[in-house]
Amino acid sequence: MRYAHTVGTVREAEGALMARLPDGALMRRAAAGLATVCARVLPGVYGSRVVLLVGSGDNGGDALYAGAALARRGAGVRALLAGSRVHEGGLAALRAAGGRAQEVSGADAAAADAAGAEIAAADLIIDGLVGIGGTGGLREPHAALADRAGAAGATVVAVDLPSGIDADTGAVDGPAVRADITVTFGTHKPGLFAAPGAERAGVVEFVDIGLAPELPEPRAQSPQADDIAALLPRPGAESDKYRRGVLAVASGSDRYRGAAVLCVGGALRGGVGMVRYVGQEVAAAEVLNRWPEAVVSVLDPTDPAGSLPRRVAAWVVGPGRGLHPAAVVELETVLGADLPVLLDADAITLLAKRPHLVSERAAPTLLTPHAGELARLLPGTERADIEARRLDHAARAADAYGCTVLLKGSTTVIAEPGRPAVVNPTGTPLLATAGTGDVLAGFIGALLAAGLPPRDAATCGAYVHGLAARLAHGGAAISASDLVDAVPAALRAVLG
Ligand SMILES: NC(=O)C1=CN([C@@H]2O[C@H](COP(=O)(O)OP(=O)(O)OC[C@H]3O[C@@H](n4cnc5c(N)ncnc54)[C@H](O)[C@@H]3O)[C@@H](O)[C@H]2O)[C@@H](O)CC1
Ligand SMILES: Nc1ncnc2c1ncn2[C@@H]1O[C@H](COP(=O)(O)OP(=O)(O)O)[C@@H](O)[C@H]1O
Ligand SMILES: [K+]
Repeated sequence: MRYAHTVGTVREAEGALMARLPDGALMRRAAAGLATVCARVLPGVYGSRVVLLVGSGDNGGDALYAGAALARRGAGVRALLAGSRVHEGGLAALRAAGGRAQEVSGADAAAADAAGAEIAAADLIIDGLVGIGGTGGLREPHAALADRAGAAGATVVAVDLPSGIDADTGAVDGPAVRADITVTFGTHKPGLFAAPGAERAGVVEFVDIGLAPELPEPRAQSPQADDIAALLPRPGAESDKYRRGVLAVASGSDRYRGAAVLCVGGALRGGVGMVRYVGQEVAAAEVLNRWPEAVVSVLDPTDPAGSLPRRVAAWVVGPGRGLHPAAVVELETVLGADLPVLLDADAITLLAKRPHLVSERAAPTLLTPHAGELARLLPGTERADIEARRLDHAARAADAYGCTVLLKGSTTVIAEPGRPAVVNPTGTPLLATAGTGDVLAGFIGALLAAGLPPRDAATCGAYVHGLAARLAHGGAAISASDLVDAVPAALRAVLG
């Protein structure tokens, strides 16, 4: 598991640790780890050209000390000083090691040109403009340096986080560095997990500076394959189809038959004991045709509540289901039962007008909106705000509805009241194709039916779903049906 803490908690933990250590010890640890990663990235340290982008805070200090270490090993190191101040100890160390420094002022065109030439000729650029002390997008002259670094051919290594991204949220509110590698210290930062910040971080390397004993509960966590393997249910010798869990699926309609077929497919690949599909006549026939192992029943339009399957362990409701009055009755009936329920797509749209159906519910509920659907659940919030600050808005919805929320999109985030957010690391834009959300709903539903709590079911579901998309065609485009077929390979990859 990777853990991430907010700026406030990192500062408190660093304060407590620094009080027990000699002056400058933490920065020395951080800079040593940074220099090690940089040395690994360079084909050879000796004779390489390294440019440091240095701001006025300790982030710049880290870059200067790491630059000094590289200079001692024979790199030609040039520091571009962007701030009004500079970390004096770091600058002295760089100079003592044979590195050079020059000031970059926004108003001085000649200095800017000279800096640009250094950046263009670099093999490696170390971004020490701002770290956790940053606020908003980069200001000048930092922004121009970030821009030039992006245009250069060199590998860009960000110190702690790419300058200009918001450490706590991942928001990018203006110019920011785009890194190939980010070397982060002590703990990850939430902004390194969630888009759009995460997209600018590249590969994230962690340097242990001994902070762990001082850190409280994380703000966010990002599961790795072993965490998922530990959570996934596995059938035992005594398993039978009822003990493995019976999932009821109310998805699709005669108009949207694909949502029925894909959602049931996702469920069947999730290792469910039995899927009981219920829906309109043509959709039901289509499900049976594609998935003969599903137990199918046809909805009675005059008695939608009475025709729902009984003796099931969990429900998935909503994908392609419609917004008509019978769908409302169905939703109310399902939520009235004391069973775990996953609500997706149309069920979320219906819920937005009837929030009490979930907020007053005691049994486990999982909502799986995309950003547009989450905006419906949080009146007054725009879709763009949600996409800019996914962690915050998923957490807000979880608190408002008193349930688990999986927010889909560029980064999938799972929030539950009082628990650290889970950020899925396997997502891929290959998933941005119609019907993949239906597969996800079915797959997670299977895990709910097997008895996993919603947060764990959602965590495993998002992880396996993203991995399946990557594995389906080795990175080439996929359809939602391909995704269903690739789930076993993803499960094999996780379970080993
Ligand atoms: N506190 C500690 O114990 C440790 C801190 N470390 C480093 O220290 C960093 C934090 O250092 P600081 O607190 O000095 O803060 P930073 O170095 O992150 O940034 C502060 C400076 O950046 C300027 N700034 C903020 N936003 C800006 C923007 N948008 N555009 C241009 N300039 C901007 C501020 O005016 C301020 O001068 C960490 O990210 C990490 O790299 C590491 O050395 C490990 C130990
Ligand atoms: N840019 C993206 N990067 C990663 N995953 C994405 C992206 N866009 C969409 N997805 C994923 O694709 C799936 C789409 O689901 P959804 O929006 O419900 O579509 P549909 O209703 O067509 O199935 C979700 O799992 C979502 O997280
Ligand atoms: K940085």
